Amino acid sequence: MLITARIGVLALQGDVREHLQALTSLGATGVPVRRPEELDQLDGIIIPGGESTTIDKLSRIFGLREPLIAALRSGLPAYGSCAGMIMLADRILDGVDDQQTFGGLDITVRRNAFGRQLDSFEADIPLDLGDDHDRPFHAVFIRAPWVEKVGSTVTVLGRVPHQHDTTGEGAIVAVRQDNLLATSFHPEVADDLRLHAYFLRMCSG
Ligand SMILES: NC(=O)CC[C@H](N)C(=O)O
Repeated sequence: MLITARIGVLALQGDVREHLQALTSLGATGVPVRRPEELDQLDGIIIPGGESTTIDKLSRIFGLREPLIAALRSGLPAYGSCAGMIMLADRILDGVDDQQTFGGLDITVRRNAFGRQLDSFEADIPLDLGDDHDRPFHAVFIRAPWVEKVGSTVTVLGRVPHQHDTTGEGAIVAVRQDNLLATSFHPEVADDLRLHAYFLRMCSG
């Protein structure tokens, strides 16, 4: 019998449906998660883009915050895109006053980092996903955060050139640390499943 991965998509707010579709296209079972019980029996979870302040508030109202943090700490693979990246970060810059994250990723993210002029933009960037290195990834950024600092156990998978980037190497927009993966951009709106496929490999490994 073929057993396919069961991957939750945190379905409090944001682009849930697009992630479910990407998972289905890859042969995985996508499960919308709104209640703590729905965290059981998952092989991984995606935290979608949307609005991190809203996802933060709703996760507390729905009683998901603490069980989800516990699941992440116990090693459940998780992938956060955009607002999802913010939710996985240990530290936020330019957050609203009482904004909290789930944390786990030893990174500092800056919300809305690309500024007004570049509210939304697209760029073809190299991504180090361990396969098909030569083909750039078409990355769609929508009021995206960037990663301003990474801890020593975080691997940088991708960067995008930006005028205000102080590292000179490009702003960090894709990272991995053990069971946690995060991107500033939205692969679920691009016609490229390589990031979801990479995450599925993390979930089966
Ligand atoms: N597309 C997105 O997920 C935007 C993220 C949003 N700017 C936030 O702070 O949560």
